[in-house]
Amino acid sequence: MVANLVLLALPLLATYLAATLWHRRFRQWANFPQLKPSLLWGHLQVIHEYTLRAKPKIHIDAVFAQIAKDLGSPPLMYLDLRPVSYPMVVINSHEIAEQVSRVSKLFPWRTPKSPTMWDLVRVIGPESILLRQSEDWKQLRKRFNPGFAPQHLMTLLGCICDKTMIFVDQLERYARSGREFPLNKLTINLTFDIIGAITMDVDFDAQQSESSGQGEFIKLYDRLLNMYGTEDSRFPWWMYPRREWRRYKLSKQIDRRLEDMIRQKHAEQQQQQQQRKQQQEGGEAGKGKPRDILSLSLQGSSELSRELLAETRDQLKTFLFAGHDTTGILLAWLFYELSRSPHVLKAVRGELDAVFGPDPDPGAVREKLMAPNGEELINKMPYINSVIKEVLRLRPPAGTARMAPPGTGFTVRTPDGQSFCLDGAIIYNCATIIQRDGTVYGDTADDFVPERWLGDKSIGSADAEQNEAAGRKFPPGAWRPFERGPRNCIGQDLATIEARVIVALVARRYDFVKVGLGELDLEEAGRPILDEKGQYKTKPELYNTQQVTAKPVDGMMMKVRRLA
Ligand code: HEM
Repeated sequence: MVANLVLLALPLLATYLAATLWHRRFRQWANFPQLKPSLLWGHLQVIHEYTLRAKPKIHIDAVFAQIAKDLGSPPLMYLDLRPVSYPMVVINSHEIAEQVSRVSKLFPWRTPKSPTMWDLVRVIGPESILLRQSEDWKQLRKRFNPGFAPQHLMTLLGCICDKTMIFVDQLERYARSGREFPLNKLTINLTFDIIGAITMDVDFDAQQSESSGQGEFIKLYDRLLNMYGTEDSRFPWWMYPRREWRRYKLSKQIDRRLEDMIRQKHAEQQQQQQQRKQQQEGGEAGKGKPRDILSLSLQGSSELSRELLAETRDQLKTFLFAGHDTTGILLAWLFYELSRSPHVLKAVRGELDAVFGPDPDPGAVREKLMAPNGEELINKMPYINSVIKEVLRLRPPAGTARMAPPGTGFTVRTPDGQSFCLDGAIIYNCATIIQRDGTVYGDTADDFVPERWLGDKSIGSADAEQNEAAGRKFPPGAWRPFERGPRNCIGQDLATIEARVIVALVARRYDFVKVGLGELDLEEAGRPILDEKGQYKTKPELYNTQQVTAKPVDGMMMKVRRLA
Protein backbone atom coordinates (compact mmCIF):
# COMPACT_ATOMS: atom_id res chain seq x y z
CA MET A 1 0.00 0.00 0.00
CA VAL A 2 2.76 2.45 1.10
CA ALA A 3 4.84 1.46 -1.90
CA ASN A 4 1.90 2.19 -4.17
CA LEU A 5 1.42 5.61 -2.61
CA VAL A 6 5.10 6.42 -3.04
CA LEU A 7 4.96 5.31 -6.64
CA LEU A 8 1.97 7.59 -7.18
CA ALA A 9 3.56 10.51 -5.34
CA LEU A 10 6.89 10.38 -7.18
CA PRO A 11 5.56 11.46 -10.59
CA LEU A 12 3.44 14.13 -8.88
CA LEU A 13 6.51 15.47 -7.07
CA ALA A 14 8.57 15.35 -10.26
CA THR A 15 5.83 17.22 -12.15
CA TYR A 16 5.63 19.83 -9.39
CA LEU A 17 9.41 20.36 -9.38
CA ALA A 18 9.58 20.57 -13.17
CA ALA A 19 6.70 23.09 -13.23
CA THR A 20 8.38 25.20 -10.52
CA LEU A 21 11.70 25.14 -12.37
CA TRP A 22 9.99 26.00 -15.63
CA HIS A 23 8.16 28.89 -13.95
CA ARG A 24 11.33 30.26 -12.36
CA ARG A 25 13.36 30.01 -15.51
CA PHE A 26 10.85 31.15 -18.14
CA ARG A 27 8.00 33.02 -16.45
CA GLN A 28 9.14 34.73 -13.23
CA TRP A 29 11.45 37.29 -14.93
CA ALA A 30 10.06 36.98 -18.45
CA ASN A 31 9.30 40.72 -18.80
CA PHE A 32 13.01 41.63 -18.45
CA PRO A 33 15.30 42.02 -21.49
CA GLN A 34 17.47 38.88 -21.51
CA LEU A 35 19.18 36.20 -23.57
CA LYS A 36 17.41 32.88 -23.98
CA PRO A 37 17.82 30.94 -20.70
CA SER A 38 18.24 27.16 -20.46
CA LEU A 39 15.94 25.13 -18.24
CA LEU A 40 18.78 23.61 -16.22
CA TRP A 41 21.42 26.34 -16.19
CA GLY A 42 19.54 29.60 -16.68
CA HIS A 43 22.06 31.99 -18.26
CA LEU A 44 25.17 30.34 -16.82
CA GLN A 45 25.86 28.35 -19.97
CA VAL A 46 25.46 31.31 -22.29
CA ILE A 47 27.63 33.57 -20.06
CA HIS A 48 30.28 30.85 -20.16
CA GLU A 49 30.12 30.84 -23.97
CA TYR A 50 30.53 34.63 -24.11
CA THR A 51 33.50 34.33 -21.74
CA LEU A 52 35.16 31.73 -23.98
CA ARG A 53 34.82 34.05 -26.98
CA ALA A 54 36.25 37.01 -25.02
CA LYS A 55 39.90 37.81 -24.30
CA PRO A 56 41.61 35.62 -21.67
CA LYS A 57 40.80 36.51 -18.04
CA ILE A 58 38.74 39.53 -19.11
CA HIS A 59 36.68 41.32 -16.44
CA ILE A 60 33.06 40.18 -16.30
CA ASP A 61 31.91 43.77 -17.03
CA ALA A 62 33.23 43.36 -20.59
CA VAL A 63 31.13 40.21 -21.00
CA PHE A 64 28.07 42.07 -19.67
CA ALA A 65 28.79 44.95 -22.08
CA GLN A 66 28.83 42.54 -25.03
CA ILE A 67 25.58 40.91 -23.88
CA ALA A 68 23.97 44.36 -23.52
CA LYS A 69 25.10 45.26 -27.04
CA ASP A 70 23.69 42.03 -28.46
CA LEU A 71 20.38 42.71 -26.69
CA GLY A 72 20.19 46.18 -28.30
CA SER A 73 21.47 48.18 -25.28
CA PRO A 74 18.46 47.89 -22.95
CA PRO A 75 18.45 50.11 -19.83
CA LEU A 76 18.57 46.97 -17.68
CA MET A 77 18.90 43.24 -18.36
CA TYR A 78 18.30 40.02 -16.51
CA LEU A 79 20.82 37.23 -15.94
CA ASP A 80 19.70 34.03 -14.24
CA LEU A 81 22.71 32.81 -12.26
CA ARG A 82 20.83 30.13 -10.31
CA PRO A 83 21.80 27.58 -8.96
CA VAL A 84 25.29 29.08 -8.48
CA SER A 85 24.16 32.50 -7.26
CA TYR A 86 21.08 34.74 -7.05
CA PRO A 87 19.30 36.07 -10.10
CA MET A 88 20.93 39.32 -11.23
CA VAL A 89 19.69 42.50 -12.87
CA VAL A 90 22.46 44.50 -14.53
CA ILE A 91 21.69 48.23 -14.65
CA ASN A 92 22.95 49.86 -17.85
CA SER A 93 21.22 53.24 -17.61
CA HIS A 94 22.23 56.10 -15.36
CA GLU A 95 18.57 57.03 -14.75
CA ILE A 96 17.88 53.62 -13.21
CA ALA A 97 21.21 53.51 -11.35
CA GLU A 98 20.15 56.76 -9.66
CA GLN A 99 16.90 55.16 -8.50
CA VAL A 100 18.94 52.36 -6.93
CA SER A 101 21.48 54.58 -5.18
CA ARG A 102 19.26 57.35 -3.80
CA VAL A 103 17.23 57.20 -0.62
CA SER A 104 13.59 56.23 -0.92
CA LYS A 105 10.64 55.81 1.41
CA LEU A 106 11.18 52.09 1.13
CA PHE A 107 14.89 52.32 1.99
CA PRO A 108 15.73 55.49 3.93
CA TRP A 109 19.47 54.58 3.89
CA ARG A 110 19.45 53.35 0.27
CA THR A 111 18.78 49.92 -1.18
CA PRO A 112 20.51 47.30 0.99
CA LYS A 113 23.82 45.79 -0.05
CA SER A 114 23.77 42.47 -1.88
CA PRO A 115 24.55 39.38 0.24
CA THR A 116 27.24 38.58 -2.36
CA MET A 117 29.30 41.37 -0.75
CA TRP A 118 29.99 38.80 1.96
CA ASP A 119 32.30 37.03 -0.50
CA LEU A 120 34.74 39.76 0.53
CA VAL A 121 34.44 39.13 4.23
CA ARG A 122 37.97 37.66 4.55
CA VAL A 123 39.45 40.89 3.18
CA ILE A 124 37.29 43.47 4.96
CA GLY A 125 36.01 41.62 8.04
CA PRO A 126 32.42 40.95 9.18
CA GLU A 127 32.07 44.28 11.01
CA SER A 128 33.12 46.33 7.96
CA ILE A 129 31.37 49.60 7.20
CA LEU A 130 30.92 48.26 3.65
CA LEU A 131 28.69 45.47 4.96
CA ARG A 132 26.71 47.39 7.56
CA GLN A 133 23.12 48.43 6.93
CA SER A 134 20.67 51.08 8.13
CA GLU A 135 21.19 53.00 11.39
CA ASP A 136 24.16 50.86 12.30
CA TRP A 137 25.95 52.01 9.12
CA LYS A 138 24.89 55.63 9.63
CA GLN A 139 26.56 55.81 13.04
CA LEU A 140 29.80 54.44 11.65
CA ARG A 141 29.80 56.80 8.67
CA LYS A 142 29.21 59.73 11.03
CA ARG A 143 32.15 58.64 13.13
CA PHE A 144 34.56 58.52 10.17
CA ASN A 145 33.37 61.59 8.26
CA PRO A 146 35.70 64.00 10.13
CA GLY A 147 38.66 62.00 8.80
CA PHE A 148 37.65 63.04 5.27
CA ALA A 149 36.79 66.71 5.83
CA PRO A 150 38.54 68.87 3.16
CA GLN A 151 40.60 70.83 5.70
CA HIS A 152 41.88 67.67 7.32
CA LEU A 153 42.73 66.09 3.96
CA MET A 154 45.02 69.03 3.17
CA THR A 155 47.06 68.24 6.30
CA LEU A 156 47.96 64.92 4.64
CA LEU A 157 49.85 66.50 1.73
CA GLY A 158 53.23 66.03 3.46
CA CYS A 159 52.65 62.32 4.00
CA ILE A 160 51.49 61.82 0.39
CA CYS A 161 54.56 63.69 -0.92
CA ASP A 162 56.98 61.69 1.27
CA LYS A 163 55.63 58.34 0.13
CA THR A 164 55.62 59.53 -3.49
CA MET A 165 59.32 60.39 -3.22
CA ILE A 166 59.98 56.67 -2.55
CA PHE A 167 57.95 55.86 -5.66
CA VAL A 168 60.08 58.36 -7.59
CA ASP A 169 63.25 56.60 -6.35
CA GLN A 170 61.90 53.32 -7.69
CA LEU A 171 61.10 54.87 -11.07
CA GLU A 172 64.60 56.33 -11.11
CA ARG A 173 66.10 52.86 -10.63
CA TYR A 174 63.97 51.38 -13.42
CA ALA A 175 64.87 54.30 -15.69
CA ARG A 176 68.56 53.66 -15.08
CA SER A 177 68.38 49.90 -15.59
CA GLY A 178 65.99 50.09 -18.56
CA ARG A 179 64.14 47.06 -17.13
CA GLU A 180 60.42 46.61 -17.59
CA PHE A 181 58.21 46.43 -14.51
CA PRO A 182 54.53 46.09 -13.48
CA LEU A 183 53.52 49.70 -12.85
CA ASN A 184 50.28 48.67 -11.16
CA LYS A 185 52.25 46.84 -8.47
CA LEU A 186 54.29 49.98 -7.80
CA THR A 187 51.27 52.29 -7.67
CA ILE A 188 49.38 49.87 -5.43
CA ASN A 189 52.33 49.64 -3.06
CA LEU A 190 52.58 53.43 -3.04
CA THR A 191 48.91 53.91 -2.23
CA PHE A 192 49.13 51.19 0.44
CA ASP A 193 51.96 53.03 2.17
CA ILE A 194 49.94 56.25 2.00
CA ILE A 195 46.76 54.70 3.37
CA GLY A 196 48.69 52.86 6.12
CA ALA A 197 50.23 56.11 7.30
CA ILE A 198 46.96 58.01 7.04
CA THR A 199 44.62 55.48 8.66
CA MET A 200 46.82 54.24 11.49
CA ASP A 201 50.17 56.03 11.35
CA VAL A 202 51.99 52.80 10.51
CA ASP A 203 54.71 52.39 7.90
CA PHE A 204 53.90 49.14 6.14
CA ASP A 205 57.04 49.33 3.95
CA ALA A 206 54.99 48.18 0.99
CA GLN A 207 57.36 50.01 -1.34
CA GLN A 208 60.42 48.11 -0.14
CA SER A 209 61.31 45.23 -2.43
CA GLU A 210 60.86 41.78 -0.89
CA SER A 211 64.60 41.26 -0.69
CA SER A 212 65.12 44.53 1.16
CA GLY A 213 62.53 43.80 3.79
CA GLN A 214 59.04 44.46 2.46
CA GLY A 215 56.77 44.26 5.49
CA GLU A 216 55.50 40.84 6.58
CA PHE A 217 51.99 42.27 6.76
CA ILE A 218 52.10 43.26 3.07
CA LYS A 219 53.26 39.81 2.01
CA LEU A 220 50.34 38.19 3.82
CA TYR A 221 47.96 40.75 2.41
CA ASP A 222 49.26 40.14 -1.11
CA ARG A 223 48.79 36.40 -0.75
CA LEU A 224 45.21 36.89 0.39
CA LEU A 225 44.32 39.27 -2.46
CA ASN A 226 45.95 36.95 -5.01
CA MET A 227 43.47 34.28 -3.94
CA TYR A 228 40.73 36.51 -5.38
CA GLY A 229 42.28 36.66 -8.86
CA THR A 230 41.92 32.99 -9.79
CA GLU A 231 39.42 31.56 -12.31
CA ASP A 232 37.30 30.01 -9.54
CA SER A 233 36.92 33.37 -7.76
CA ARG A 234 33.67 34.07 -9.61
CA PHE A 235 32.06 31.15 -7.81
CA PRO A 236 30.74 31.16 -4.25
CA TRP A 237 32.65 29.76 -1.29
CA TRP A 238 30.56 26.61 -0.90
CA MET A 239 31.72 25.37 -4.31
CA TYR A 240 35.37 25.67 -3.25
CA PRO A 241 35.57 24.99 0.51
CA ARG A 242 39.36 24.39 0.46
CA ARG A 243 39.95 27.77 -1.19
CA GLU A 244 37.75 29.39 1.45
CA TRP A 245 39.62 27.62 4.21
CA ARG A 246 42.95 28.99 2.92
CA ARG A 247 41.49 32.49 2.69
CA TYR A 248 40.19 32.13 6.24
CA LYS A 249 43.61 31.07 7.59
CA LEU A 250 45.38 33.98 5.89
CA SER A 251 42.79 36.46 7.06
CA LYS A 252 43.22 35.22 10.65
CA GLN A 253 46.99 35.80 10.42
CA ILE A 254 46.33 39.34 9.18
CA ASP A 255 43.80 39.88 11.97
CA ARG A 256 46.31 38.88 14.63
CA ARG A 257 48.93 41.30 13.31
CA LEU A 258 46.43 44.14 13.07
CA GLU A 259 45.12 43.47 16.57
CA ASP A 260 48.68 43.68 17.93
CA MET A 261 49.15 47.03 16.18
CA ILE A 262 45.83 48.31 17.55
CA ARG A 263 46.71 47.31 21.11
CA GLN A 264 50.05 49.09 20.82
CA LYS A 265 48.46 52.22 19.32
CA HIS A 266 45.75 52.22 21.95
CA ALA A 267 48.34 52.16 24.73
CA GLU A 268 50.25 55.04 23.06
CA GLN A 269 47.06 57.03 22.66
CA GLN A 270 46.19 56.60 26.31
CA GLN A 271 49.52 58.14 27.21
CA GLN A 272 49.07 60.99 24.74
CA GLN A 273 45.59 61.67 26.07
CA GLN A 274 46.97 61.87 29.55
CA GLN A 275 49.58 64.38 28.37
CA ARG A 276 46.94 66.45 26.56
CA LYS A 277 44.83 66.55 29.69
CA GLN A 278 47.78 67.73 31.75
CA GLN A 279 48.62 70.39 29.15
CA GLN A 280 45.04 71.64 29.18
CA GLU A 281 44.95 71.73 32.96
CA GLY A 282 48.22 73.67 32.87
CA GLY A 283 46.66 76.17 30.45
CA GLU A 284 48.80 75.07 27.47
CA ALA A 285 47.19 74.81 24.03
CA GLY A 286 47.32 71.09 23.11
CA LYS A 287 47.05 69.64 19.62
CA GLY A 288 43.54 69.05 18.17
CA LYS A 289 41.93 65.64 18.32
CA PRO A 290 43.57 63.11 15.97
CA ARG A 291 41.44 62.27 12.95
CA ASP A 292 43.05 59.13 11.62
CA ILE A 293 40.72 56.13 11.19
CA LEU A 294 42.24 54.23 14.11
CA SER A 295 41.70 57.12 16.56
CA LEU A 296 38.21 57.82 15.24
CA SER A 297 37.32 54.17 15.68
CA LEU A 298 38.67 53.99 19.22
CA GLN A 299 36.94 57.29 20.04
CA GLY A 300 39.13 57.84 23.03
CA SER A 301 37.82 54.73 24.84
CA SER A 302 40.04 54.03 27.78
CA GLU A 303 39.26 50.33 27.68
CA LEU A 304 39.95 48.23 24.62
CA SER A 305 37.16 45.66 24.86
CA ARG A 306 37.06 42.58 22.61
CA GLU A 307 34.16 44.11 20.68
CA LEU A 308 35.96 47.41 20.15
CA LEU A 309 39.11 45.58 19.09
CA ALA A 310 37.20 43.49 16.51
CA GLU A 311 35.24 46.48 15.27
CA THR A 312 38.36 48.64 14.89
CA ARG A 313 40.28 45.82 13.20
CA ASP A 314 37.58 45.35 10.56
CA GLN A 315 37.27 49.07 9.82
CA LEU A 316 41.05 49.26 9.41
CA LYS A 317 40.99 46.25 7.09
CA THR A 318 38.27 47.94 5.06
CA PHE A 319 39.98 51.31 4.81
CA LEU A 320 43.34 49.71 4.04
CA PHE A 321 41.76 47.72 1.22
CA ALA A 322 39.29 50.27 -0.18
CA GLY A 323 41.78 53.08 0.23
CA HIS A 324 44.70 51.69 -1.75
CA ASP A 325 43.66 49.21 -4.42
CA THR A 326 41.31 51.46 -6.39
CA THR A 327 43.57 54.51 -6.22
CA GLY A 328 46.57 52.45 -7.37
CA ILE A 329 44.57 51.23 -10.37
CA LEU A 330 43.50 54.78 -11.23
CA LEU A 331 47.16 55.86 -11.30
CA ALA A 332 48.30 52.93 -13.46
CA TRP A 333 45.63 53.63 -16.10
CA LEU A 334 46.29 57.36 -15.88
CA PHE A 335 49.99 57.05 -16.69
CA TYR A 336 49.11 54.63 -19.49
CA GLU A 337 46.66 57.07 -21.06
CA LEU A 338 49.24 59.86 -20.81
CA SER A 339 51.81 57.63 -22.52
CA ARG A 340 49.65 57.25 -25.61
CA SER A 341 47.95 60.67 -25.76
CA PRO A 342 50.65 63.24 -26.68
CA HIS A 343 48.34 66.27 -26.68
CA VAL A 344 47.02 65.35 -23.21
CA LEU A 345 50.51 64.83 -21.83
CA LYS A 346 51.55 68.21 -23.24
CA ALA A 347 48.54 69.91 -21.63
CA VAL A 348 49.20 68.19 -18.27
CA ARG A 349 52.84 69.30 -18.32
CA GLY A 350 51.79 72.80 -19.37
CA GLU A 351 49.41 73.03 -16.42
CA LEU A 352 52.12 71.82 -14.03
CA ASP A 353 54.57 74.43 -15.43
CA ALA A 354 51.97 77.13 -14.83
CA VAL A 355 51.18 75.99 -11.27
CA PHE A 356 54.63 74.93 -10.00
CA GLY A 357 57.02 76.86 -12.22
CA PRO A 358 59.42 75.44 -14.81
CA ASP A 359 61.53 73.21 -12.50
CA PRO A 360 60.18 69.63 -12.93
CA ASP A 361 62.32 68.19 -10.13
CA PRO A 362 60.00 66.19 -7.81
CA GLY A 363 61.81 67.59 -4.77
CA ALA A 364 61.12 71.16 -5.93
CA VAL A 365 57.45 70.38 -6.55
CA ARG A 366 57.23 68.79 -3.12
CA GLU A 367 58.65 71.94 -1.53
CA LYS A 368 56.03 74.09 -3.27
CA LEU A 369 53.26 71.79 -2.08
CA MET A 370 54.56 71.95 1.48
CA ALA A 371 54.69 75.77 1.45
CA PRO A 372 51.85 77.66 3.21
CA ASN A 373 49.94 78.09 -0.09
CA GLY A 374 50.39 74.41 -1.09
CA GLU A 375 46.71 73.80 -0.58
CA GLU A 376 45.81 76.44 -3.17
CA LEU A 377 48.12 74.82 -5.72
CA ILE A 378 46.34 71.49 -5.37
CA ASN A 379 43.09 73.19 -6.29
CA LYS A 380 44.53 74.85 -9.39
CA MET A 381 44.66 71.86 -11.69
CA PRO A 382 41.46 71.80 -13.75
CA TYR A 383 42.99 69.95 -16.68
CA ILE A 384 44.56 67.25 -14.50
CA ASN A 385 41.21 66.91 -12.72
CA SER A 386 39.60 66.32 -16.11
CA VAL A 387 42.17 63.64 -16.89
CA ILE A 388 41.43 61.88 -13.58
CA LYS A 389 37.69 62.10 -14.26
CA GLU A 390 38.07 60.69 -17.75
CA VAL A 391 40.28 57.78 -16.62
CA LEU A 392 37.70 56.90 -13.95
CA ARG A 393 34.93 57.14 -16.56
CA LEU A 394 36.58 54.67 -18.92
CA ARG A 395 38.18 52.38 -16.32
CA PRO A 396 36.06 52.37 -13.16
CA PRO A 397 37.85 50.06 -10.69
CA ALA A 398 34.79 49.24 -8.56
CA GLY A 399 31.00 49.21 -8.58
CA THR A 400 28.13 48.42 -6.29
CA ALA A 401 25.75 45.50 -5.85
CA ARG A 402 22.46 45.82 -3.95
CA MET A 403 19.47 43.64 -3.19
CA ALA A 404 15.90 44.44 -2.16
CA PRO A 405 14.57 41.54 -0.08
CA PRO A 406 11.77 39.54 -1.76
CA GLY A 407 8.34 41.02 -1.11
CA THR A 408 9.48 44.61 -0.56
CA GLY A 409 8.18 45.77 -3.94
CA PHE A 410 11.28 47.74 -4.97
CA THR A 411 10.37 48.98 -8.44
CA VAL A 412 12.34 51.07 -10.93
CA ARG A 413 11.11 52.92 -13.98
CA THR A 414 12.94 52.99 -17.31
CA PRO A 415 13.31 56.22 -19.33
CA ASP A 416 10.48 55.04 -21.62
CA GLY A 417 8.11 54.55 -18.67
CA GLN A 418 8.22 50.77 -18.12
CA SER A 419 8.27 49.50 -14.53
CA PHE A 420 10.34 46.60 -13.24
CA CYS A 421 10.19 45.06 -9.76
CA LEU A 422 13.73 44.05 -8.73
CA ASP A 423 12.93 42.21 -5.48
CA GLY A 424 15.18 39.27 -4.74
CA ALA A 425 17.73 39.95 -7.49
CA ILE A 426 21.29 41.22 -7.17
CA ILE A 427 21.07 44.74 -8.59
CA TYR A 428 24.39 45.60 -10.20
CA ASN A 429 24.97 49.23 -11.20
CA CYS A 430 27.46 48.51 -13.97
CA ALA A 431 29.59 51.67 -14.14
CA THR A 432 31.58 50.27 -17.07
CA ILE A 433 28.45 50.22 -19.24
CA ILE A 434 26.75 53.31 -17.80
CA GLN A 435 29.82 55.52 -18.21
CA ARG A 436 30.24 54.58 -21.89
CA ASP A 437 26.62 55.30 -22.83
CA GLY A 438 26.61 56.70 -26.36
CA THR A 439 23.33 58.55 -25.74
CA VAL A 440 25.16 60.58 -23.05
CA TYR A 441 28.76 60.80 -24.28
CA GLY A 442 28.04 60.72 -28.02
CA ASP A 443 30.35 59.30 -30.67
CA THR A 444 33.38 59.63 -28.40
CA ALA A 445 31.88 57.50 -25.60
CA ASP A 446 34.71 54.94 -25.89
CA ASP A 447 37.48 57.48 -26.44
CA PHE A 448 39.81 59.15 -23.97
CA VAL A 449 38.79 62.83 -24.16
CA PRO A 450 39.57 64.68 -20.89
CA GLU A 451 38.55 67.96 -22.51
CA ARG A 452 34.90 66.92 -22.26
CA TRP A 453 35.07 67.69 -18.53
CA LEU A 454 36.62 71.15 -18.77
CA GLY A 455 34.41 73.78 -17.21
CA ASP A 456 32.41 71.19 -15.28
CA LYS A 457 32.71 72.25 -11.66
CA SER A 458 29.67 70.30 -10.51
CA ILE A 459 29.87 67.98 -7.56
CA GLY A 460 26.79 65.87 -7.95
CA SER A 461 23.64 67.97 -7.90
CA ALA A 462 20.59 66.62 -9.70
CA ASP A 463 19.08 70.10 -9.94
CA ALA A 464 18.96 71.34 -13.56
CA GLU A 465 19.58 75.02 -12.74
CA GLN A 466 22.48 74.25 -10.45
CA ASN A 467 23.89 71.99 -13.13
CA GLU A 468 23.86 74.77 -15.65
CA ALA A 469 25.49 77.17 -13.19
CA ALA A 470 28.22 74.62 -12.55
CA GLY A 471 28.78 74.17 -16.28
CA ARG A 472 27.59 70.58 -16.15
CA LYS A 473 27.45 68.99 -19.54
CA PHE A 474 26.32 65.51 -18.60
CA PRO A 475 23.61 64.12 -16.30
CA PRO A 476 25.09 63.71 -12.82
CA GLY A 477 24.45 59.97 -12.53
CA ALA A 478 26.27 59.22 -15.79
CA TRP A 479 29.63 59.54 -13.98
CA ARG A 480 29.63 57.27 -10.93
CA PRO A 481 33.06 55.65 -10.30
CA PHE A 482 32.62 56.47 -6.60
CA GLU A 483 28.94 55.52 -6.73
CA ARG A 484 26.38 58.05 -5.61
CA GLY A 485 23.84 58.68 -2.87
CA PRO A 486 24.46 58.43 0.85
CA ARG A 487 26.57 55.28 0.52
CA ASN A 488 28.97 56.73 -1.99
CA CYS A 489 32.73 56.47 -1.49
CA ILE A 490 33.86 58.23 1.68
CA GLY A 491 37.44 58.46 0.36
CA GLN A 492 36.81 60.06 -3.04
CA ASP A 493 38.37 63.43 -2.24
CA LEU A 494 41.40 61.75 -0.71
CA ALA A 495 41.80 59.59 -3.84
CA THR A 496 41.76 62.55 -6.20
CA ILE A 497 44.12 64.60 -3.99
CA GLU A 498 46.57 61.68 -3.98
CA ALA A 499 46.31 61.39 -7.75
CA ARG A 500 46.93 65.12 -8.27
CA VAL A 501 49.99 65.13 -5.99
CA ILE A 502 51.48 62.04 -7.60
CA VAL A 503 50.92 63.37 -11.13
CA ALA A 504 52.44 66.71 -10.07
CA LEU A 505 55.61 65.01 -8.80
CA VAL A 506 56.01 62.46 -11.58
CA ALA A 507 54.51 63.57 -14.90
CA ARG A 508 57.20 66.08 -15.90
CA ARG A 509 60.14 63.92 -14.83
CA TYR A 510 59.32 60.60 -16.57
CA ASP A 511 57.96 59.25 -19.84
CA PHE A 512 56.20 55.89 -19.53
CA VAL A 513 56.46 53.40 -22.39
CA LYS A 514 54.04 50.46 -22.45
CA VAL A 515 55.42 47.04 -23.26
CA GLY A 516 53.43 43.94 -24.22
CA LEU A 517 49.67 44.37 -24.33
CA GLY A 518 48.68 47.87 -25.39
CA GLU A 519 52.17 48.88 -26.54
CA LEU A 520 52.56 51.45 -29.28
CA ASP A 521 52.38 50.39 -32.91
CA LEU A 522 55.49 51.83 -34.59
CA GLU A 523 56.05 52.74 -38.23
CA GLU A 524 59.12 51.44 -40.06
CA ALA A 525 61.32 54.29 -38.88
CA GLY A 526 60.34 53.41 -35.30
CA ARG A 527 58.06 56.40 -34.73
CA PRO A 528 54.61 56.02 -33.15
CA ILE A 529 51.59 56.51 -35.42
CA LEU A 530 48.89 59.03 -34.47
CA ASP A 531 45.29 58.00 -35.12
CA GLU A 532 42.56 60.41 -36.21
CA LYS A 533 41.62 61.02 -32.54
CA GLY A 534 45.08 62.23 -31.58
CA GLN A 535 46.16 59.09 -29.71
CA TYR A 536 48.99 56.79 -30.69
CA LYS A 537 47.90 53.55 -32.29
CA THR A 538 48.50 50.54 -30.08
CA LYS A 539 49.01 46.84 -30.69
CA PRO A 540 46.75 44.23 -29.00
CA GLU A 541 44.39 46.08 -26.73
CA LEU A 542 45.04 46.30 -23.03
CA TYR A 543 42.05 45.46 -20.83
CA ASN A 544 40.96 44.87 -17.27
CA THR A 545 40.78 41.61 -15.39
CA GLN A 546 39.02 40.98 -12.09
CA GLN A 547 40.77 40.59 -8.77
CA VAL A 548 38.05 41.86 -6.44
CA THR A 549 38.36 45.17 -8.34
CA ALA A 550 39.05 45.74 -12.05
CA LYS A 551 42.77 45.95 -12.81
CA PRO A 552 44.96 45.89 -15.92
CA VAL A 553 45.33 42.24 -16.89
CA ASP A 554 49.12 42.34 -17.28
CA GLY A 555 49.81 44.45 -14.19
CA MET A 556 50.53 47.37 -16.59
CA MET A 557 53.98 46.34 -17.79
CA MET A 558 55.99 49.48 -18.51
CA LYS A 559 59.42 50.90 -19.13
CA VAL A 560 60.21 54.37 -17.93
CA ARG A 561 62.50 57.08 -19.34
CA ARG A 562 63.82 59.95 -17.29
CA LEU A 563 63.56 63.33 -18.95
CA ALA A 564 66.46 65.74 -18.66
C1 HEM B 1 39.90 55.88 -7.24
C2 HEM B 1 39.67 55.53 -6.01
C3 HEM B 1 38.40 54.95 -5.46
C4 HEM B 1 37.31 54.42 -6.11
C5 HEM B 1 37.09 54.27 -7.61
C6 HEM B 1 36.36 54.02 -5.09
C7 HEM B 1 35.11 53.48 -5.36
C8 HEM B 1 34.16 53.19 -4.39
C9 HEM B 1 32.83 52.69 -4.65
C10 HEM B 1 32.26 52.39 -6.03
C11 HEM B 1 32.21 52.52 -3.46
C12 HEM B 1 30.80 51.97 -3.22
C13 HEM B 1 30.91 50.51 -2.89
C14 HEM B 1 29.59 49.85 -2.62
O1 HEM B 1 28.55 50.48 -2.74
O2 HEM B 1 29.60 48.66 -2.29
C15 HEM B 1 33.14 52.91 -2.43
C16 HEM B 1 32.88 52.88 -1.08
C17 HEM B 1 33.82 53.09 -0.11
N1 HEM B 1 35.11 53.55 -0.29
FE1 HEM B 1 35.97 54.02 -2.08
N2 HEM B 1 36.90 54.29 -3.86
C18 HEM B 1 38.13 54.87 -4.04
C19 HEM B 1 38.99 55.32 -3.05
C20 HEM B 1 38.77 55.19 -1.70
C21 HEM B 1 39.66 55.64 -0.66
C22 HEM B 1 40.97 56.40 -0.89
C23 HEM B 1 39.10 55.26 0.54
C24 HEM B 1 39.57 55.44 1.95
C25 HEM B 1 40.51 56.13 2.37
C26 HEM B 1 37.86 54.58 0.24
C27 HEM B 1 37.01 54.05 1.19
C28 HEM B 1 35.73 53.61 0.92
C29 HEM B 1 34.80 53.17 1.96
C30 HEM B 1 35.09 53.07 3.45
C31 HEM B 1 33.59 52.87 1.32
C32 HEM B 1 32.29 52.41 1.97
C33 HEM B 1 31.46 53.66 2.27
C34 HEM B 1 30.14 53.36 2.93
O3 HEM B 1 29.57 52.29 2.76
O4 HEM B 1 29.66 54.28 3.63
N3 HEM B 1 37.69 54.56 -1.12
N4 HEM B 1 34.32 53.32 -3.01
